Amino acid sequence: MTATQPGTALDSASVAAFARAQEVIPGGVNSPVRAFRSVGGTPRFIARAKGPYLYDVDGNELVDLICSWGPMLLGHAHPEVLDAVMSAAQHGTSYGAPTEAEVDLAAAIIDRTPVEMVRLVSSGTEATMSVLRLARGITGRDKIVKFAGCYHGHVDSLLVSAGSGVATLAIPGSPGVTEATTADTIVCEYNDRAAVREAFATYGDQIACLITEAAAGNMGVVPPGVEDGAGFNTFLAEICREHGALFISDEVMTGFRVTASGQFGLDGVVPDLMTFGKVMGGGFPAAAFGGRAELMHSLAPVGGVYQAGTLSGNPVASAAGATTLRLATPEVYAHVDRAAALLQREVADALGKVGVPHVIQTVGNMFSVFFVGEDVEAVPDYATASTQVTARYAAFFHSMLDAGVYLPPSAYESWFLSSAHDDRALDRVVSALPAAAAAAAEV
Ligand SMILES: Cc1ncc(COP(=O)(O)O)c(C=O)c1O
Ligand SMILES: N[C@H](C=O)CCC(=O)O
Repeated sequence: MTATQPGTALDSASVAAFARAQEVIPGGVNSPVRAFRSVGGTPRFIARAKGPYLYDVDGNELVDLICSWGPMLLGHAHPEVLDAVMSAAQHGTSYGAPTEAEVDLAAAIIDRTPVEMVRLVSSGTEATMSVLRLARGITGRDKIVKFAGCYHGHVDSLLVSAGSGVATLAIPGSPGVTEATTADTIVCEYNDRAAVREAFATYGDQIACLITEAAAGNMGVVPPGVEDGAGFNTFLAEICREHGALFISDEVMTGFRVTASGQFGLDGVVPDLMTFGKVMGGGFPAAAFGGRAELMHSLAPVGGVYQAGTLSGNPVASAAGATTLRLATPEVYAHVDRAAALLQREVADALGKVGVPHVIQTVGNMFSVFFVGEDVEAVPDYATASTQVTARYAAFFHSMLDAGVYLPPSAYESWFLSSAHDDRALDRVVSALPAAAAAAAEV
């Protein structure tokens, strides 16, 4: 089937695929954010992808501004990543025994971040779930602190007031998560230092750890704020240290994306423990958690905190991840940063011309557009992010999709770009903006 562009149509193939999917997969999707529930309509089923483009099963070419929710920093089907994957797969796809490939990936992560050791796992959820167990095992304490609107995967104790799909679908709390599981979770508003001080003043000697997104990206993009010259992450690291709790920075989304060393590359705050995922898997299921060797040695088989995985450190995923990190040069980040800055300017211009109130926030090359009220100048937390007029985002989203641009189907997610987003792809996005802004203005 030949690719059509610009201007795409939702034809029979995606509709038929979605109908079939809904018969065998709940909601027709394997992750709720893919389902278009908050923007309405039928999700496009994707047949293939190359560079900055997705091609749906109807043959439409779509400029991809999700990049698989972050991982595809180099664009889709990068030839060198594909070569590494093919060559690894030819030697077998999983052994359940140690490989040099996983050591290469672990070393590449350690080279770029402040961690001394990592354990590889298969998803960001596994990484955050495991790191909580490790923190509790090390400190002998039960309570954890997290922030409203931050998402750390679907770990039971972290689903409270979570961002991403939980925010998108306005799910207050998931059935199946017991009260006992969440009884030890303390939730504060992001960037609210007074709330964090109060949590530690009340429960300080019971708090095992505080986990935060290194910069929030799952309630839309909300950077850690600066007060009196001190960044929010610096404040969090200090208060954890004062109370003997471990500071965990979740860099699953920001890691190796916003800079070569993630948010750490922007603010230099050294956490006790970190989690990684997305870019480090090069589009395959791979993630990691890490920290100082002295802490990581509490994990089995050295220490007593048990953690395991049949496919952990999978050789194909490790090859894809290590190759992606090797190819993520300063030029790659410079290109993605430039493209992100250009799109932010163009979006602001298009919305400004038709008088649609909005706030655009960015961390490195991640950004998102909040359709908030005129009186809102910045979005520091989830309470403010929740004031978005999501119907306006839906109108904007569908107009862009009709013009062949695939944005996140949720007002609570970041937009992502890659080094493959060239002038042709960016021009397509820019030329779609006036109509999308006009559609938003009509809501
Ligand atoms: C910051 C953050 N942590 C953890 C996760 C969980 O990762 P995964 O979806 O791979 O389980 C995600 C994304 O889903 C994320 O954005
Ligand atoms: N915001 C989520 C991760 O970062 C989106 C991915 C998903 O849950 O499918």
